[in-house]
Amino acid sequence: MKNSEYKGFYKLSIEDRLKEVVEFAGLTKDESEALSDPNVLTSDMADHMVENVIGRYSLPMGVAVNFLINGKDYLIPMVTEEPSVVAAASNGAKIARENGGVFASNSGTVMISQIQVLDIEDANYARIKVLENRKAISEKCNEMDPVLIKLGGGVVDVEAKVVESTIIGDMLVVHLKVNTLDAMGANAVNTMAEGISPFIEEITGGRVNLRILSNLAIFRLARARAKFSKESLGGEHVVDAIIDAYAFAEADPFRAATHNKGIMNGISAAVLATGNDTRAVESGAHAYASISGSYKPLSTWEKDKNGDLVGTLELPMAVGLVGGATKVHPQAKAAVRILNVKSAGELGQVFAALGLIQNFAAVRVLATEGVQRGHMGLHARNIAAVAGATGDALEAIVKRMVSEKKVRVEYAQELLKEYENK
Ligand SMILES: CC(C)(COP(=O)([O-])OP(=O)([O-])OC[C@H]1O[C@@H](n2cnc3c(N)ncnc32)[C@H](O)[C@@H]1OP(=O)([O-])[O-])[C@@H](O)C(=O)NCCC(=O)NCCSC(=O)C[C@@](C)(O)CC(=O)[O-]
Ligand SMILES: NC(=O)C1=CN([C@@H]2O[C@H](COP(=O)(O)OP(=O)(O)OC[C@H]3O[C@@H](n4cnc5c(N)ncnc54)[C@H](O)[C@@H]3O)[C@@H](O)[C@H]2O)C=CC1
Repeated sequence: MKNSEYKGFYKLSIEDRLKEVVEFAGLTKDESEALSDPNVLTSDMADHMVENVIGRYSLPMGVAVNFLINGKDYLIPMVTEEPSVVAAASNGAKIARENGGVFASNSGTVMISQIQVLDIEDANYARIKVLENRKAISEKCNEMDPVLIKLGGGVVDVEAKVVESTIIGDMLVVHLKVNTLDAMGANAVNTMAEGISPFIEEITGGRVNLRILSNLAIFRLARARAKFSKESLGGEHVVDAIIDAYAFAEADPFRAATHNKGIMNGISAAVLATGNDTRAVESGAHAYASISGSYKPLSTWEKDKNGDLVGTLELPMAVGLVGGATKVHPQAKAAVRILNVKSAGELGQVFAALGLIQNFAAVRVLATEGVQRGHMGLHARNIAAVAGATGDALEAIVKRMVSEKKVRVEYAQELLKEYENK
């Protein structure tokens, strides 16, 4: 049985950490080499991925340890520029683990593609005609993606709505609801929306303008929940402090934005590590946070009848295991292998679990000692490196800056001079 629980993983050398991950995930030599070689994405590959390529850009890949999700152990690869995010996730997962870990689920893998129809006088009448042709529209769309259909996906429904009184008047909007299975699905549903548009024009007598997926993927929600005993948090006062913090986010969009940023610290890093589209997930998350009409936290925090803390997270999760960069980028492929997920749904569940834990870790610290000790302690390494310190000098300078609570580049430079003149 694999176990993702580690004590002092961070104290190992980079090589030894990689060795542990290779063993945990049963990676091949090629996969292991891909993870440690920043040049594994060749210029040629890069040139095929995006346009006007002039080089390749590296970021650190860390791995969050200790995750137990639905009773299964996971190591979660995370690509981020921000110190303390991976440490916080590992720390939060360690505490969650003592309480049975995280439980995650998802609502399906259905994406929405929108077709905007203009120049219709009788939009309500046209809407009913579209719905009348639901079967024909579905069949024609499905013919456009035989691979998806063969695998069991395709159009599951067609909806239509009249969007009234826009700045150009009423418009008809058709929604194709497509099960894209293990694909994120943007290309798949956009192809359908473009292909079906002449038929929509024929039915409605209108003029189709936009044909594009919606990132507000409400039929592709990922959900997570976890319980933390008051003892594991250091007492009921900590539970209360976390709930007080949540109440602040619930009531104030300025705080909710930062609360949700903390959730996305984890999710975006793991989405990026797997070669998925970070903007698709982020736009979905923030739109979902605003779905009630005002911007809200994506998670909830409550106290149960025993005085323990219970948390939930729910957000759209348009991520895939095929398509986009997921099957092209060698490190993204290795990251998916580390996760050992069998479906896009499971991948989304892991991301939701990570988001919940990331939020928990940040808010727990914010509501108790404050974020600066942990975060700035790790950020100090960055600052010392920017000042030009390496090796023993870096370690000594980090220690001084943290103990004196003066984590600044000019102070690191001063300490470096002092160290060199010793
Ligand atoms: C930073 C910690 C974890 C220290 O926390 P600590 O209590 O000093 O850590 P510890 O030494 O007791 O270690 C506990 C566990 O944390 C992990 N851990 C501990 N240190 C490391 C490390 N160097 N590298 C990797 N993992 C580390 C590791 O799993 C370790 O277990 P062990 O292996 O010892 O059994 C804690 O202070 C923390 O969780 N802080 C939260 C930091 C955070 O959220 N950072 C995100 C950036 S700030 C932000 O953008 C978001 C925010 C905060 O604004 C969101 C919001 O407002 O809601
Ligand atoms: N607004 C947005 O978020 C937009 C995003 N994109 C980009 O679209 C890309 C993702 O599009 P996709 O349609 O996912 O990629 P894709 O078109 O490369 O792959 C999807 C296709 O793979 C095939 N397939 C094979 N095995 C499958 C399986 N097990 N499950 C499902 N399909 C399978 C199907 O034919 C399916 O249509 C990303 O790069 C994203 O950045 C593009 C336009 C807009």
